[in-house]
Amino acid sequence: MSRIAYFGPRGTFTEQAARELAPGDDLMPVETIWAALAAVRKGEADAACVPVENSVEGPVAATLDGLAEEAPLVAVAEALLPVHFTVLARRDADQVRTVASHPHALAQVRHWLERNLPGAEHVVASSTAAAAVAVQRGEYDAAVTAPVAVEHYPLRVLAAGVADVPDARTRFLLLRPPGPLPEPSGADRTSIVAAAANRTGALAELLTELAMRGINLTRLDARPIKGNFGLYRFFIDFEGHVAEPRIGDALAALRRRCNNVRFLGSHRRADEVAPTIGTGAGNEDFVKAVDWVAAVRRGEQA
Ligand SMILES: O=C(O)C(=O)C[C@]1(C(=O)O)C=C[C@@H](O)C=C1
Repeated sequence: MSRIAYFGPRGTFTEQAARELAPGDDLMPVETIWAALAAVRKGEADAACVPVENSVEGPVAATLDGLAEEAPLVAVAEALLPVHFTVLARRDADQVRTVASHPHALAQVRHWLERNLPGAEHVVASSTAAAAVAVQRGEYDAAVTAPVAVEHYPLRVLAAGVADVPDARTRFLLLRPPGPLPEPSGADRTSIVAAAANRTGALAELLTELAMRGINLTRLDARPIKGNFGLYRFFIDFEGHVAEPRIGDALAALRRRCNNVRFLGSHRRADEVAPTIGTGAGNEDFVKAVDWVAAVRRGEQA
């Protein structure tokens, strides 16, 4: 049985994702995303489960920064959870004056709160479950939580299935130290982080390497490189698996273009969307082209 550190405390959306990604494993809640990644780096856990992006609020900065810095970790699986919130209140609160949650959660229920709890003060907590813990301690009146939180915290359910954007989703990663990669499934995602040079066209050149090979991007985020004002790292997710010739060829080109590129994993997509591959951009096209060059070099073909 593996030990999985996840962004807790108990009752977060990340716990729901960890249950899905590592059923039957030993789940270990930790207080921050950094702590989950550190637990794996220190060998206290075999893997970490953390959120990486939300369809309403965008990237989870702590995860992106945590993957670019310190010892490398590689994503081996992902989960995509619909994000519908449960609002929990103190059993003895006759009126809700304060409502706490993770900033991503508050942003996703802003309209619901305005309509249903007008005048309540919004308070930021480190996670949705940390907000439930604070409500239980009597620090706030209500918390916007994941549905799983009701299993852990005996609070009053004010509302369930709350979401301003009905199809909001968050994507979570299961991260391990570098090791054997998952097999390609035919519907995979590869992630890298690269620091492009600070000159005209540097980012366009990186993206062109992917575009020329017919590789579709699924995400592009920039994060500042701390201590270097105006310099950025680019997090690039694209369709395909590093084991495929077309993706290997693209990664080699990115490695040539920038010294500072880190591989963040190739794994099956949770939505199982297969890549669209244009004419001349399939794996067999890449293999045949390499074979042809080899034959030319041997003097067997012209
Ligand atoms: O606080 C939690 O429950 C989390 O798992 C974090 C998190 C996030 O980082 O976006 C996950 C899903 C929701 O979008 C709200 C919060």
